[in-house]
Amino acid sequence: MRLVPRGRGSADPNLRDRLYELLEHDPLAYSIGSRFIQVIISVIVLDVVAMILASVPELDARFDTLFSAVAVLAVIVFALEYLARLWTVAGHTQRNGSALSDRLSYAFSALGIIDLMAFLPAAIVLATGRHATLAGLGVLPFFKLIRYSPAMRSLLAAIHAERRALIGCIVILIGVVLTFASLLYAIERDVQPSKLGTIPDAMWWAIVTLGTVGYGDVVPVTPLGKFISVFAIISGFAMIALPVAIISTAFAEEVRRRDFVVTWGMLARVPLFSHLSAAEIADIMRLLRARTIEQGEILVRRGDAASSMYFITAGEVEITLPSQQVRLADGTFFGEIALLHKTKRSGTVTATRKTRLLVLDAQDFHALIERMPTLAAHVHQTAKARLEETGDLAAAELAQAERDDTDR
Ligand SMILES: Nc1ncnc2c1ncn2[C@@H]1O[C@@H]2COP(=O)(O)O[C@H]2[C@H]1O
Repeated sequence: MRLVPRGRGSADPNLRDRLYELLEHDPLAYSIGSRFIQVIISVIVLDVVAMILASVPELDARFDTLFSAVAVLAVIVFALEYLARLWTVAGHTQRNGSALSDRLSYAFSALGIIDLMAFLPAAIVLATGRHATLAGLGVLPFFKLIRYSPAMRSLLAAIHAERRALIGCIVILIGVVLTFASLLYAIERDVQPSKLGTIPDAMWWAIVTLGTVGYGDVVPVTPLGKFISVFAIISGFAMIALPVAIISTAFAEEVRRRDFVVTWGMLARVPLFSHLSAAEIADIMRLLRARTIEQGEILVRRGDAASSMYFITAGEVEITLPSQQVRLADGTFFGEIALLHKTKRSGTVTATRKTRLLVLDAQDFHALIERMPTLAAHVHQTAKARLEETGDLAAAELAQAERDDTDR
């Protein structure tokens, strides 16, 4: 089995500049590469874990120097990252904005504030020597993961998309809390003045009961109070179920949608597109669909009729040809031979692991290679080399010539 070298997995630098002509993205990720981003994620995790452990007095006493070293390292890394972002963001956030306005718009964006808060309070605490406060700040860097975690972004997007329904739930919840709190206050304020003597006290009981938590610090003692509590408990299930159902449905929908959205990041992983202009990339982007296939899934079978070609943005496939097996990794493409020569599939393509693909339908493929000669030449060249390698070139050319004759 032969392993075809990986395509340039990370973004091509020439393509990067053109991408940013049209896209607000993460310039830092493209400028310094995904390795650096992995380092930042590791430091976030290390810092959060160290700060959590530092809040345990016995551990803090034992590993004080280690925890302080992690805090200092995190402050340095996050501060450098912040400065690098301020530097690289110029020219990317606003199409016609000055470098200063781009930097200011990053600094005052939600992500900019999160990036700043990840190190500034910790730096001040370290500088003033109030070490004990450090542990309480451990949660701040965690929010930086929003930028790097697609799942977190999907969850925030789901909450944002359903904000009206969720606000509706909160309004209903407030109404129900007030109703039950007023009822229990009226029934038990004289029996338990210390626990239910005010409406706010009764609201605490209502929230704990409706939230299905039930601390048990305030419990009704009269038969009528208990009777009302039964309804509060049952209403609590509905109160919890409603927002949970709204968020989980929206979250599932968001994750499903992400799977079908073609992003610039995906295109940037395919070197074939690196010589294209921003306008051409935008053109192609409209034609591509994203698809994920699981390990072991067969996408294309030898001898089948062809309807699309594929670009691998992440993962790997194995092509089983009559004489050999070939593996293609991210950045490469397949399925072009049958489309170009109007033949059946020359091999069977199976995913060796979970693989993300961009799919280009046959009709769009033909329109595209007519419009983009450089892209066409590259695809032709690759197909020719592959056919030569498997010894199928002559047969493919003969079949095509026959078909061209019939078409004429
Ligand atoms: N020798 C090869 N090396 C790499 N890929 C190949 C080779 N032969 C065929 N393929 C790919 O496997 C695909 C199977 O479907 P197609 O014939 O449409 O297009 C084929 C090529 O994209």
